[in-house]
Formats: sequence, C-alpha cells, structure tokens
Amino acid sequence: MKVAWAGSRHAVEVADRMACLVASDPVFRKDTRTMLSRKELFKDTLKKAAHAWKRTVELHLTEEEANLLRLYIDQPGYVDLHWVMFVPAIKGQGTEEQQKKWLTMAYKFQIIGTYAQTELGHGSNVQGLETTATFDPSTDEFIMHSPTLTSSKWWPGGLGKTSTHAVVYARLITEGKDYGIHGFIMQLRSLDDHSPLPGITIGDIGGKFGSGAYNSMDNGVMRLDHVRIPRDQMLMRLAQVTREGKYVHSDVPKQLLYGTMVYVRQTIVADASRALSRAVCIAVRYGAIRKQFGSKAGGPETQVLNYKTQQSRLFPFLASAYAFRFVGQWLKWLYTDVTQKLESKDFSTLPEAHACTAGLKSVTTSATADAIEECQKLCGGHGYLNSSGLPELFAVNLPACTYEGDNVVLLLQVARFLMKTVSQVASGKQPVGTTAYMGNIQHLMQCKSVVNTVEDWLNPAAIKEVFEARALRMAVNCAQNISKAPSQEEGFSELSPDLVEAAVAHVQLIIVTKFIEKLQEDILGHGVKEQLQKLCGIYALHLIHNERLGKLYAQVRPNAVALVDAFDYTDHYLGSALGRYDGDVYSALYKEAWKDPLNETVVPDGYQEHLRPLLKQQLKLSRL
Ligand SMILES: CCCCCCCCCC/C=C\CCCCCCC/C=C/C(=O)SCCNC(=O)CCNC(=O)[C@H](O)C(C)(C)COP(=O)(O)OP(=O)(O)OC[C@H]1O[C@@H](n2cnc3c(N)ncnc32)[C@H](O)[C@@H]1OP(=O)(O)O
Ligand SMILES: Cc1cc2nc3c(=O)[nH]c(=O)nc-3n(C[C@H](O)[C@H](O)[C@H](O)COP(=O)(O)OP(=O)(O)OC[C@H]3O[C@@H](n4cnc5c(N)ncnc54)[C@H](O)[C@@H]3O)c2cc1C
Repeated sequence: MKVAWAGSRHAVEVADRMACLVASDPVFRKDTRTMLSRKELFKDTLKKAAHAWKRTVELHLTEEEANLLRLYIDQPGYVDLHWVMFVPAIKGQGTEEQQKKWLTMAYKFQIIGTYAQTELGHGSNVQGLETTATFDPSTDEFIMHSPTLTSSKWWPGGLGKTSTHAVVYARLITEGKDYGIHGFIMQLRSLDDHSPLPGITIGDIGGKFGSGAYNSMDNGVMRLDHVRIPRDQMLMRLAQVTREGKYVHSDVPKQLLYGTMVYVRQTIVADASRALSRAVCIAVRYGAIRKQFGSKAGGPETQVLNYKTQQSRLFPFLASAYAFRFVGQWLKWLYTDVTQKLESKDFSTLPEAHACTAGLKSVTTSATADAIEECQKLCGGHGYLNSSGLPELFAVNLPACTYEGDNVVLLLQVARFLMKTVSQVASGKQPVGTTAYMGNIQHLMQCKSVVNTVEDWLNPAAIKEVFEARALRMAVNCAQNISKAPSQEEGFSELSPDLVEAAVAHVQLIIVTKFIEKLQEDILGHGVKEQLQKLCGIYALHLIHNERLGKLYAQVRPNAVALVDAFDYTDHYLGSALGRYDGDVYSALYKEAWKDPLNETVVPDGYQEHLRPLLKQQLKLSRL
C-alpha cells in the first residue's frame, strides 16, 4: 500500500530517506514550535531554511530530494515562495535571456524571491490591481508606483522581512495607454545590508490565525514610490515594450500570465491530500488506542475506533485522502502534458487545465480543512491540545481555501467552463478530456441507476454513470435557467450558488473517475487492490448516499490502522502525541505537557502581583 500511495518503489525509498534525515537532525526539531514567540519562530524558520540549504549543498541533493527535505521540515517560510512561485513565474513568463540571468542567481540562493500580486484592495480580481509600471523612454526605465493605499502589495510570503527580489504584478502604461497587468522583476532590498532600496516601504502584515503554524511566514506589505527599474526587467515572454515604448504582444494567449497560479494550484492538491492523510493518520491511530466504556458484563473497554459513529465520520476522510492523492498524481501528469503542448504552441488544452486545477484545488482544500477540524473532534479533548498536532495542521492548511484563488471564485471559473461546454455540445461539438462524458447527453439525461445494493456500488461502471448523470444534469439545468434570464451575465450571477454546486459535482466526478482508473492499473501486493476498491466505494458513496455504507466500513475497520501506516509518516513529521506509531499516547501527552513555558516555574509569574493579593483579600473578607 505504501507503493500505491507514493506512486512507485523509488518514491517510497527517497521519501523515507529524506524524512529520516530531517527527523534525526536536532536543528529541525519542532515539538516546542507552538510555544515560541513570533520573533523566535521567525528566527527559527530562518535557521532551518539556512541549515536545509547547507545540507542540500553538502549532500549534493537532487531537486526531488531537496523538495522532499523542505516538505518534511514542515515549517512554512520564504523558501516556499522562492521555489514554488518566484522561480516558476520567471520560467513561465521570462524570455530565455531573462531566465538565464535571474534563474542562475535564484538557483544558487544569491537572491531570494517572492510573488507580489495581491494588494490591500484586490486579491481575487487580478485585473483590478492598481500598482503602475509606467515606461519612461527618456531613460529606458519603468517607474513602479503605488498610487493609492489600496494598491499596497499585501500578503506575499517572504516579502515582509526576507525577500531581496520579487516578481511584481502591475499595470503596464506606455505611450499614455494602460495595457493591463504584467509581471516585472524588482530588487527590493540591498544585497549588502538587506535594507529596503530607496522608494520602497516594506514590512510584515502581522500575526495570523493559530499559534505557530503560518506565523513562521513573513507575509508582507510593500509601497512603491516612483521606483525606477530597467526596461529589461519586465518579463517579456508574453509581451514586450520596445526601446521606443511600443507595446508588442506575442502570439500566445494572454492567460499565460496566470500560468504560475495554474502550476501552484496543481501542487496544492498534493498538499491537501498530504494534510488530510496526516489528520486521518492521527485520528485512526489514536482511535485504536483510546478506549471508552465497556460491555455491561464488565468486559474490556471498547476502542473508540470500533464505534459505528466514529467509523461513519472518519472512514470517508480516510477514503478521501487516498482519492485526493490519486487525483493529485493525475493532475501532475495533466500539467506536464499541457506544458509540453504549450511549448510546441498548442494552446488548445489550456482552458481544461485551468478548470481542472482551479476545481480540484477548491474541492480538495475545502474538504481537507473541514476534515482536519472534524478529526480534532474525533480525538475528543486531547485533539484540542497543540501536542495532538491537529490545531497547527488546521491553521496551516485553512488558508489554502483562500490563497491561490478563493475557492468559490475558482469554482465559478469551473462553472463558466462547464456552461461553455454545454453550449458547444448543444451546437454539435464533441467535448473532450474531462468533459467527454457530456457528449453522452441523450443517455445521461434519462438513464436510471442500476444500483440497488451496497455490492453494486463496487461496480465501477455503475458508480461512474451515477456521477456523470449527476454532474451533467446539474450543468444542463443551470444552462437552461441562465438562458431564461434577461442576459447571460445576470443569469450567471443569479444562479451562482447552483453553478458552484454543479462545478463541485463535475470535480467530484473527476476524482471518482481517477480513483477508478487507478484501480485498473497493475497494483501489487496481497489484498491491496481490494482495500482500495472499498475505499473508492466509500469515497463515491459518502458523497451521494450515506446510509448504505455501514457494511463497507466494517470491511475497512480491520485494516484501518494499516491503511494510515501506508502514508509512511515519521513521528517527527506527524508531530502528534496522539498519532504516534508505537501507540504510547498517554506517556507522550504527559511528557509534552511539561514542556510548556507555564511549567517552567512551579509558582507562575504574576502570582505575587495579582493572585496573592486577591487570595489574601478574599481570606480577610471571609474572616470578617
Ligand atoms: C503542522 C503544520 C506544519 C506546517 C506545514 C507546512 C507546509 C504545508 C502546507 C503547504 C505550504 C507550502 C507549499 C505551497 C506553497 C504555496 C504558497 C501559497 C502562497 C500563495 C500565493 C498566492 O495566493 S498568489 C496570488 C493568487 N491569486 C489568485 O489566485 C487570484 C485569483 N484570481 C484569478 O485567478 C483571476 O482573476 C480570475 C480567474 C478569478 C479571473 O480572471 P479575469 O481575467 O479577471 O477574468 P475572466 O474573464 O474570468 O477570465 C478571462 C479568461 O481567462 C481564463 N482564465 C482565467 N484564469 C486562467 C488561468 N489561470 N489559466 C488559463 N485561463 C484562465 C478564463 O477562463 C476566461 O476564459 P474565457 O475563455 O474568456 O471564458
Ligand atoms: C496565507 C496566505 C498567503 C498568501 N500568499 C500570497 C502571496 O504569496 N502572494 C500573493 O500575491 N498573494 C498571496 N495571498 C493572497 C491571496 O491570493 C488572496 O487572499 C486570495 O486570492 C483571495 O483574494 P481576496 O483576499 O481578495 O479575497 P476576496 O476576493 O476579497 O474574497 C472575499 C469574499 O468574497 C467572495 N468573492 C469575491 N469575488 C467573488 C465573486 N466574483 N463572486 C462571488 N463571490 C466572490 C469570496 O468568495 C470571499 O468569500 C495569500 C493569502 C493568504 C491567506
């Protein structure tokens, strides 16, 4: 099962090696992270990032190994933005010459970069950004400026205190005309003493949700006061400004400006499956250790994992973790395929790639945030302790519902794509890729499900048909209602809640389909495929027909712990007293409690000033 989860034997081996490297290095300790002040946590993040880079160089780690090292260090920081957004933005939007110049420095960490798009006034509406980049032909420079308070850059990770450079998104103005949003490389801080360059005001935007967690990241604010940069720092793969100030657009779709976001959304699906699997791992292992109540005859107490209510709340998450993992692996393939096509100037699959990455990012991150919260409840009181690992896991993954595109905004993008596809089908065009099922419209609009028993739900063809019919009918229903509205735009706006539901149904169909396709691959190992079939059934059925699942849960229960062991997480990475591999939960909880700063002294600070006088006063009063 470890191989099925990781994708290959090689993937298991390299992940194990990197996880152990991190777990055995004292610099990467994180057990007292939630007790650090914001400043201490930030410094700890800088230390870990520098040490990770040192180890990467010393051990000559490959890109794959270095990425895993960063993942297992498990502490958000500026390096995430540098590798996940700054470098890809230059790769996707820079010319070959620009890539050579900037990536050479970025790969060696001679510069640290971030992705500065969002502003105080606008995040979702990228076309509404206000920062300006005005070309001055007299000096061959762009003047970068924040004209209003709301145009202050706001949120970019690493911007607050660390980044020396950024890809800054701004409205390009040349020859008096506004050509909309484009990307520019800007140096922000001196490479000698790290002070901000003239005209740049920069800082951290302040503490965020939860202790520890995302507070390790210095999300930043930046205002620009007529800062000049050379013309060749505009990223010029999609469009150029000539020496004379002429705007020239390349023959590529302007949506490629959004390419970095497509790339990151695809990686976020993998993050979501990992976060969900960590929460499930903690809740399942702990559920096997925790006992409450017993038989009336005085027999042994019951493991809470044996309660049917516990199973019906928890096993759909276990199934979802596997489902998201497999769809994430497929999405990575889709992204690579689209990138190769783009290189040979075939842009035909771009809308589908956008819809799939936007939709899957939305559905998987929302489900994951909800599931982590529920796993905390599934662990009872102990789940609420920081030492359970769950509060931090929740706080770190909750913003994934917002960053890289608010989930509802992204689902509306999927809905737009679906409405276009429905109208193309109506005019006789055969849909392809993930919407190919819509071509079967005559059958799917009328068919009746052949499913009667729980066993029928293990029939992949039956499951697929139900999901296809559900998604298509919801989309067609929306399209019909929109066509009755005074205008397309008004109809879309009025029906947006239904459109979001239709988009979710389409995305869930993709997830179910990719799970089924996974089951058609060669899967080695005794009983592995059978367990995955049950999980696939649970994933599909819990979305549409909760009542019939009891039998499947009973079949999964004997292997529940093994199914989470297959995630292959070290105790260091899981970071949970409840989810320990050896099950020694109570000693671990007890030990963790003593690490709290409040326990550094037996009598707490503040006793002399506030507690003692109060108690003495009460004592005096009671004697009167
Ligand atoms: C215990 C815990 C310990 C710690 C654990 C540590 C680690 C674990 C967690 C993981 C952490 C780190 C790793 C990951 C790092 C991630 C860091 C994330 C940082 C965040 C960064 C950001 O948020 S960057 C900013 C992102 N911003 C957005 O996403 C903005 C969203 N808005 C948009 O994308 C657009 O404005 C929108 C699409 C909404 C609208 O576009 P617009 O052009 O205005 O309007 P439309 O008319 O709708 O579109 C025009 C046509 O373009 C098509 N289109 C739109 N987008 C795209 C696209 N991306 N690609 C292709 N095509 C696109 C659209 O469909 C329209 O097409 P049509 O044919 O004309 O209909
Ligand atoms: C932890 C974190 C890290 C981030 N890192 C970065 C970074 O590195 N770089 C960067 O540039 N940005 C970053 N961001 C910003 C992030 O990309 C934006 O917050 C995100 O795109 C959402 O935009 P917004 O904040 O403007 O939300 P808003 O759009 O203001 O959303 C508010 C509400 O309005 C709703 N809404 C908005 N538009 C519509 C619509 N058309 N129809 C229906 N409902 C709508 C939304 O659903 C939401 O409920 C980060 C954000 C966070 C939280």
